[in-house]
Amino acid sequence: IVTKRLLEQSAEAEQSFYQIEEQLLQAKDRRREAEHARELHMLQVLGQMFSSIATRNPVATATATTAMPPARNTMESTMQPGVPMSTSVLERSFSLGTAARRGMDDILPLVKNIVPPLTTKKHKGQDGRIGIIGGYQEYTGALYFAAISALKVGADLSHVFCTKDAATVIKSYSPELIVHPVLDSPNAVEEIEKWLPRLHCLVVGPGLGRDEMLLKNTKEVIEKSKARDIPIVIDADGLWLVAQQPSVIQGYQKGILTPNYMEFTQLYEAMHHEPLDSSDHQRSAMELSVAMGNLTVVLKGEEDLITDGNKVILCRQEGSGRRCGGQGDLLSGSLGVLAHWAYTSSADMTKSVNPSVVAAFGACSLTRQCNRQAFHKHGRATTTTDRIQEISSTIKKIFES
Ligand SMILES: NC(=O)C1=CN([C@@H]2O[C@H](COP(=O)(O)OP(=O)(O)OC[C@H]3O[C@@H](n4cnc5c(N)ncnc54)[C@H](O)[C@@H]3O)[C@@H](O)[C@H]2O)[C@@H](O)CC1
Ligand SMILES: Nc1ncnc2c1ncn2[C@@H]1O[C@H](COP(=O)(O)OP(=O)(O)OP(=O)(O)O)[C@@H](O)[C@H]1O
Repeated sequence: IVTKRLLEQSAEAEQSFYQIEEQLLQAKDRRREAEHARELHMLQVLGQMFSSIATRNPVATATATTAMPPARNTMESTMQPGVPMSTSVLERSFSLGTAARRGMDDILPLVKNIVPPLTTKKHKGQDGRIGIIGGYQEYTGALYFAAISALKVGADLSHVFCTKDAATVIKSYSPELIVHPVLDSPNAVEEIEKWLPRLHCLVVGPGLGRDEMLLKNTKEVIEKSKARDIPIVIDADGLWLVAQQPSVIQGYQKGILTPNYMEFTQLYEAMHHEPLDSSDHQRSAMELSVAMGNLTVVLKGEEDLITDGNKVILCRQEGSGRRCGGQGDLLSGSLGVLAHWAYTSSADMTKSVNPSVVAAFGACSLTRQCNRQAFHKHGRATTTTDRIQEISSTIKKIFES
C-alpha cells in the first residue's frame, strides 16, 4: 500500500510539473507572439513608407506593377449545417514562380505567422512534442515517414507508439525518434496515457493496420487525448477506425481528417449511408465535415481540398506526377507540428481563421512542394525518402522567405 501511494504521489507530482511547464511555455509563447506582432507592425509601416516613395516616383511604380501580376480569381462560399451550399469556393493557390505570388496573400502569410522563430532562448520540447500512433509490423515505413517528417518540419521531439515487433525496425531506421513498443501490450492505453501530458499533438494512423486489439487501444487513446484538448490528426487506418465508429472523433474541433479519395469515399458513405456523388468533391467534402461536426477535412488528390464545413480552400501548389506510397505520411507528420503551432498562436496571428485550416494549408503546400522539388531531381525514381530530404529547403522557400 505504501509503495502504491508513493507511486501515485510521484505520478501526481510529475503531472503537476508538466502542467506548470505547460503554463510557462504558454506564457513564453504569448510573449513571442507579441514580439512577432510588433515586428509585423514595423514591417507594415516600412511598407507604407516605401509605397509612398514609389507613388512619388512613377518609374518605380510601373516596375513594381509589372513584377506583380494580378491575383488569381478568388471566390468564397459558406455552408452551415442544414443550409444548402452555394457552388463557389474560396480558392487559394500559389506557385513559387512570380506569376501567382499574389495567390499566397490569404492563407500562406498566416502559415508563416504560426511558424515559431528560431532563437537561443528556447528549451527542448518547446517547439513541439508530437506523438504518432501506428506502425503495424508490415507498415513500419509509414510511421517512420510521418515521425521523421514531424521532426524535420520543426518539432523538437517525435514520440512513436507502435507494436513491439515494429519498434526495433523503426529504431533501426533512425536514432532520432523516441520509440515506445507498447501498442500491443496488455496495458497499452495506460502506457501511452502516461505520455499524453507531455504531447502537444497526436497523429493517428500511419501504418496502423486493422488489427482489432490495436484499433481498440487506439480508440481509447484518442478519447484520452480529446480530454486533454490536444489537436488530433487522423490518417490512413485511423480513418478506417473513424468510418467504423465516427463518434470517436465526431464534434471534436481540434480533430483533422486527412483522407485520400478511397478513405474519403468510405468515410462519406459511412456517415451518409448513400453512395458518394463523385461529380462534386467540394460539396461532398463540406458535407462530410458538417456530418462530422465541422471537423477539418483534407481531401488529398490532384488538388488538395481543405474544409471545416464553412469554407473550402484549395491547395493547388504544383506537386509531381509520381504517386508512390508515403506522401500522405509526410503530410500527416508535418500537419501534426503545424497544428500545434497554429493552436498555440494567437487569433491575431491566424486572423481568426480556423487554426486547423491554416495548419492543413501549410502541410499540403509543404508536401506538394517537396514532391515537386524531389521530382525535378529524381524523376520517375522519386520516392518518399527523396521528398523528405526536400523538407528543409521547402520550408525556407515557402515559410521563411
Ligand atoms: N512504406 C510503408 O510502410 C507505407 C505504408 N502505408 C500504409 O499502408 C496501409 C494501407 O494503405 P493503402 O495505401 O493500401 O490503402 P489505401 O486506402 O490508400 O488504398 C487502398 C487501395 O486503393 C487504391 N487507391 C488509392 N487511392 C486511390 C484513388 N484515388 N483512386 C482509386 N484507387 C485508389 C490503392 O492503389 C490501393 O490498392 C496504411 O496503414 C498506410 O499508412 C502507406 O502509408 C504507404 C507507405
Ligand atoms: N494526383 C495528384 N497530383 C498531385 N499531387 C497529388 C496527387 N495526389 C496526391 N497528391 C499529393 O500527395 C499528397 C498525399 O496524397 P496521397 O493521395 O498520396 O495520400 P495517401 O494515399 O494517404 O498516401 P500514403 O501512400 O502515405 O498512404 C497529397 O496531399 C497531395 O499533396
